Amino acid sequence: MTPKLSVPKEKIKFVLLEGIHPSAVDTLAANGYTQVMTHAKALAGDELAAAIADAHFVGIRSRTHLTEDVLRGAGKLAAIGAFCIGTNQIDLGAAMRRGIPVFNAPFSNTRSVAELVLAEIVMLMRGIPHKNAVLHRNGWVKSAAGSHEVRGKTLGIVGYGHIGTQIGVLAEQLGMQVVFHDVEAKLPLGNARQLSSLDAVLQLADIVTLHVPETPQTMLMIGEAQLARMKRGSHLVNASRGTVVDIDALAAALDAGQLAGAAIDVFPVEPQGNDARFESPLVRFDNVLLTPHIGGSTAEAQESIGREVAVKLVRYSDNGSTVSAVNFPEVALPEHTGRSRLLHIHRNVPGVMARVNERFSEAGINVAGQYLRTNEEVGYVVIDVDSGAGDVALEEMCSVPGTIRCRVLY
Ligand SMILES: NC(=O)C1=CN([C@@H]2O[C@H](COP(=O)(O)OP(=O)(O)OC[C@H]3O[C@@H](n4cnc5c(N)ncnc54)[C@H](O)[C@@H]3O)[C@@H](O)[C@H]2O)C=CC1
Ligand SMILES: O=C(O)CCC(=O)C(=O)O
Repeated sequence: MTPKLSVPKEKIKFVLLEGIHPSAVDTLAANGYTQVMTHAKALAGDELAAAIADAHFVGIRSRTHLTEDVLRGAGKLAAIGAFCIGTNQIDLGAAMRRGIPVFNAPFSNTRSVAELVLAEIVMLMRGIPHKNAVLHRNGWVKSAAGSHEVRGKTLGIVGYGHIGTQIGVLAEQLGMQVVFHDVEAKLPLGNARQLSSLDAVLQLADIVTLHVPETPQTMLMIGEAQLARMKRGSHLVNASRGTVVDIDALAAALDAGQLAGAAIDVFPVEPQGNDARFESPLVRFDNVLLTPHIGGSTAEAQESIGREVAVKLVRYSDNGSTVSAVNFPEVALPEHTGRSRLLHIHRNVPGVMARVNERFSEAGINVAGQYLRTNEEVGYVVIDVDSGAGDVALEEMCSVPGTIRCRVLY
């Protein structure tokens, strides 16, 4: 049966996992959404399925995996909020085909990641992780060996997007030369230079920092061969996704002295919460700065992300707007005061819109406004009708073959 999601506001259930900032709950409450369940940790398996079984909106960060199977069990789900930048933890295609838009916060934690990486660059170039570890064991290593100013050194940025460009600008303020690799042609900021290949960046840089999304193309993009191409004694920073680096190859490169150090914030497998145990082949290296995926974890970023993504969910729920959805046709909408608004998500096959309009015409429903956007697989149409006609129009619209999901906003 086609799910209809015409639920009174006070019954709409939000489930927020992974300790999403309270600014999200406050924003939802300020907009009349008070059914908000919060969990401090990521959930998986049966716990996740039970938590979201009757949720209309789910909010996660990077560690909750919303696979096709998980989505299948959440039949009432209208939209997903990724309270972070990365959306690789969500099966975006499966969500789209089920009529579920996904919203994220594409730049609220950008600066936090950039600041951390900049600090790590300085720490690595001075050999601080190793010195710090020795002193914690009552040792003393006052030495300039292997310790360098960053001024005049070359920083290689892989993935010159929001975070990569911010780091490039900040690094130049410290006197670094910036080179980068990106699959797209990018406007270089300051004196940065785009090189012709990943290898060219690896060969030239004193320190390489990774800022690509997790995709099939970036999976293990830094492995044994790439590490071997880096300058002997150079450093690697990874605050992108754990799957981008072959962690065993990195451990081997550190053992061999090919790399002088690394700063790693993200791991192929990360603990579900703060009470779980962290395991990694990197824990034995004093010269590796390990952080628990906190690149974006600052008070400023989390507060801002909480508000930003909650506002997007509220806007979709109240008004139907899908502006900035990462997996869905984007429709920007005016207010619908005095009208009922129907939201119809359908498979993008010929004839669906013709049938919707036919049904409305046969039922004598006057259409006051219609907004349609499609992508290759789904169509999203928003139709405003006279306020008395909402329920009849919903019945007509939901029974059109090809309908994935429909809803009325009164
Ligand atoms: N450690 C943490 O807490 C955080 C980690 N992240 C991670 O950082 C990633 C990057 O974030 P943004 O800079 O905001 O993303 P962005 O989308 O602005 O930039 C990514 C860049 O990578 C490029 N790219 C994609 N595939 C590539 C490939 N195969 N080779 C080279 N370049 C490629 C893109 O063209 C783009 O310019 C996110 O996807 C997320 O996984 C983001 C925020 C916090
Ligand atoms: O804060 C988080 O949980 C994840 C941050 C992150 O990796 C992202 O924004 O993509």
